[in-house]
Amino acid sequence: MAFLHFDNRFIRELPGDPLTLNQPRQVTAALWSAVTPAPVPHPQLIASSAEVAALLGISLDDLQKPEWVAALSGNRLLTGMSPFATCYGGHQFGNWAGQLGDGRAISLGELIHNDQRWELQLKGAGVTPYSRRGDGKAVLRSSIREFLCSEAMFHLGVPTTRALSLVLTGEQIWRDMFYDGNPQQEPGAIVCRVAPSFIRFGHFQLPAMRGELDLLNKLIDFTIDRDFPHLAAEPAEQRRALWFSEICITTAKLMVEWTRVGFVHGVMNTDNMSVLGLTIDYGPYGWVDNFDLNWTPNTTDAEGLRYCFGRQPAIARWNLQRLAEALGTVMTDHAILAEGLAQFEQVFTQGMNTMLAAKLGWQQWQESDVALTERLFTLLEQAEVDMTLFFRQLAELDLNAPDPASLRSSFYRDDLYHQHQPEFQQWLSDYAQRVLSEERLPEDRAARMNQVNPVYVLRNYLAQQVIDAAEQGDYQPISELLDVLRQPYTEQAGKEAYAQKRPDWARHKPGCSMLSCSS
Ligand SMILES: Nc1ncnc2c1ncn2[C@@H]1O[C@H](COP(=O)(O)OP(=O)(O)OP(=O)(O)O)[C@@H](O)[C@H]1O
Ligand SMILES: [Mg+2]
Repeated sequence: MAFLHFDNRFIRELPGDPLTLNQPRQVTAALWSAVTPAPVPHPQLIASSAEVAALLGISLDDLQKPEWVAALSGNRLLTGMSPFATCYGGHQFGNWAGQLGDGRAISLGELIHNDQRWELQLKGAGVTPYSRRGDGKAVLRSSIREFLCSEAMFHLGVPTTRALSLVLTGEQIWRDMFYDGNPQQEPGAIVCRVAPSFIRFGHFQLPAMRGELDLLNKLIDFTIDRDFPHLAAEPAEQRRALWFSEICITTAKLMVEWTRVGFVHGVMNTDNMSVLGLTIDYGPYGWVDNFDLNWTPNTTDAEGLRYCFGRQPAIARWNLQRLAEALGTVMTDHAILAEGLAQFEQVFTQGMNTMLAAKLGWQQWQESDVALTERLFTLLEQAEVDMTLFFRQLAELDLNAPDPASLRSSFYRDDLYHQHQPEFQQWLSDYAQRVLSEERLPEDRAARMNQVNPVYVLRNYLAQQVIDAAEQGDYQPISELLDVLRQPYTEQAGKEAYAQKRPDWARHKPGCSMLSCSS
């Protein structure tokens, strides 16, 4: 097995919890607690990501060896690993929730490979002082979803935490999937997540709320030093301002990217917001099938729609505001924080325009495009059109004879197709005119559009089919699906089944359109 170089800065440089008592409690004046992952009876590696293993300098052969499988399931520590759970708080559904923390995430350490730092974190490896009433575990269905979506997002080009491995623990755990008093036993599993940093907005919020300002200052300096090393050269008085601006900018870019691919996170609480602008915590997320800005996959949010597709950017901004308030307890020049927030607006608006122009095959965004795209969104929503299929088919539109019939297979309902056909005809004509006004060759347009409009996304029902197979003991479909998702922008021969709109049976099926936080 290759030598592993761990350099565990988080626990070396930041104050830790003096108690070792591993039971749910408030942890104050500390940012982490040393913990030991719970042993599991029969660890079995059922999927892994070759790309992430390569990032870490681990061969796939090594990963399958008993030492690594044991490490990825929490059964043993490899040399240099020093497990810990971190302390953070957060606003959940708009309300301050106090201490949350890594209730079922245990970091193993920070691995250095090719001068890059990668934290390895097990999700579902047992209780920590932050587990509150939970068991610290994760079930197979939610772990498959986390594993696949992390890697799918990466291949789509969306900033995200990664997933190295998916291990079945051999344990059965109780879950009440729909909170309806019908708990069932489900197979337990653990994903090993990988990211340069797992620091969240909530890590700063908690010490700020508690008035632990010394701790907050330490965390800010540490985060800048470790995770934003390019800011080291900046004059000390500007460093924090630039840092906050950067968080606002990367978060704005992330929102543009989620919109581009039709991803709905589902639980954008401040504890699920990465300071690096990565997508983090793949819980009750979902992918938009029929375009609908009001859609949320999360049943817990079905009434309030706080975290629905169209509201994500506004929520990101709201979350940044909460972060600014926390930082404002020690960064007393509040104008600087306001400037950062203003950057969010600017970068988001500009990013959306550029992204939409690219999706629609336009070279430049024009003021008049606002009305044209808004008309499109309304139509897609009213006529229930599949977002992913629509943009791929639009790339093939005959600009000299635009015809809604050429897009027909992206519609879910015949009646709505017929009802909206005249408006689509009009919109497509206006669109064609708009494209032709740029004098760009149609072939070039299609190729460019296809670089930003995926063919394959992790449709909710595709993930559910793989889960159903895995729960029957067949794990091969996980890797098969991941293989297709590795090249999401390229049509792959024989893989048509992965590029279909949601079948009727999946419209209201649990797991396919309705997801709870139970995981
Ligand atoms: N089964 C569980 N046992 C213990 N704590 C849990 C469990 N499920 C969730 N939590 C904790 O509840 C809080 C909110 O949960 P949330 O669903 O956002 O996170 P998560 O899915 O567990 O993990 P993460 O954000 O690390 O991906 C977090 O503090 C989390 O650690
Ligand atoms: Mg979370």
